[in-house]
Amino acid sequence: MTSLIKLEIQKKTFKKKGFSILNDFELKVEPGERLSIIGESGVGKTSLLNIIGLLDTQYQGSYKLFDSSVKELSRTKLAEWRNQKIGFVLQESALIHSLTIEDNIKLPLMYANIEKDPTVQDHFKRIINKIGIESILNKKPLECSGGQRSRAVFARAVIMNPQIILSDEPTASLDLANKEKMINLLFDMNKEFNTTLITVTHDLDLANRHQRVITLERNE
Ligand SMILES: Nc1ncnc2c1ncn2[C@@H]1O[C@H](COP(=O)(O)OP(=O)(O)OP(=O)(O)O)[C@@H](O)[C@H]1O
Repeated sequence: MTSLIKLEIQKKTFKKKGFSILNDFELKVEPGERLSIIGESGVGKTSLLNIIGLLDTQYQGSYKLFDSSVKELSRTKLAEWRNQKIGFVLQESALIHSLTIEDNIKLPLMYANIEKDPTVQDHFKRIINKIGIESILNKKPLECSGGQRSRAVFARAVIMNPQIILSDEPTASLDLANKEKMINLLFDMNKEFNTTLITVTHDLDLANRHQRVITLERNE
């Protein structure tokens, strides 16, 4: 079977910084896997998510995603895949404050120009219902609670039914009840659609609920 993700990084360096991260780092991920990434602060977890999520292509090494070599993809293709195949669950602050929750969630549909498609409308209703945020659709993010905003970020991440969900500290700002809701939503997507989950976290309890845990080590 071909891996969904096949990453072989020699190193990632930043301009003006005298060090590199992700030295000789290799990762293979299969479709439907639940993987978590842990490691001390500054080791490169978010940088790795940015590479996997096609936000960063500036590193030494190769990356095959869906059997295509990422470095050979055009900028348009990269943007299309980021929008359609990958869902990013970032901190709640990733919402646009001037838009309603509904418009925030529908942004990926608008980028793909499919927001009027009837099947898409059905999917939108289903996701909203599953996540339980019907009552806040007309509100602006700052009129919502932190837990509601997190669920809206999640809804936006899954509205395109992505094959991969990348989460960066998805439960960091949530209380216990909302944390459980968020974890259930993530794992439900995995169960129902075989969505691959890659979760960066400092929370060992959350990490250990994944099938596989990778610890990033600091390179000397
Ligand atoms: N755009 C950038 N320019 C320069 N250095 C950067 C940039 N992004 C990250 N770094 C550096 O790369 C290293 C890894 O950062 P990264 O955010 O990936 O770590 P992390 O493991 O996610 O940390 P944390 O757990 O604190 O979020 C850090 O030393 C950071 O300062």
